[in-house]
Amino acid sequence: MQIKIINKSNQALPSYETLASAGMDLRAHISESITLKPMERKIVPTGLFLELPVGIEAQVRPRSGLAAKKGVTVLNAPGTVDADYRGEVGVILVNLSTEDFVVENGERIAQLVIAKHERAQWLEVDTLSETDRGTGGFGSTGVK
Ligand SMILES: O=c1ccn([C@H]2C[C@H](O)[C@@H](COP(=O)(O)OP(=O)(O)OP(=O)(O)O)O2)c(=O)[nH]1
Repeated sequence: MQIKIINKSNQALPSYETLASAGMDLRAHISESITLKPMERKIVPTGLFLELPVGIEAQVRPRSGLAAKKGVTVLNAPGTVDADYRGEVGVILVNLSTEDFVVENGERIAQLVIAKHERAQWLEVDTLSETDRGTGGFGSTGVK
């Protein structure tokens, strides 16, 4: 699949061949560093603008290293970039640690996964089919 991209960050994009892993790193594209105080959240621009085909979404996901080592994650994970969105991809970072976290220009702050999604025709009905689970959910089977 080919996807049009405007790359204002001048970051090197991974080639098709090297994309063995799912995600492409997203880097901060900022003129000044951004500080996130504990429990603070900010939208960090990436300098990337996408034109996704219909039926495709881009998911903004956290980097596990940042989460495990710094307590910084993507607040709305996975963030959804819609096919018809033409603005700059932003990363909603939140600092869940007890220390300030500083984002510098060019730092890898998240990753982007390109995913297909289904389009559904909603069929309104009065009843749904019966199953063993029925309405049980949210931990109804316990933990052991
Ligand atoms: O992590 C994210 C999430 C969203 N977006 C952009 C692309 C997406 O297409 C648009 C809208 O996102 P979403 O549908 O999640 O937000 P909303 O709160 O429903 O806003 P809207 O009313 O603009 O649809 O914002 C990002 O750049 N990064």
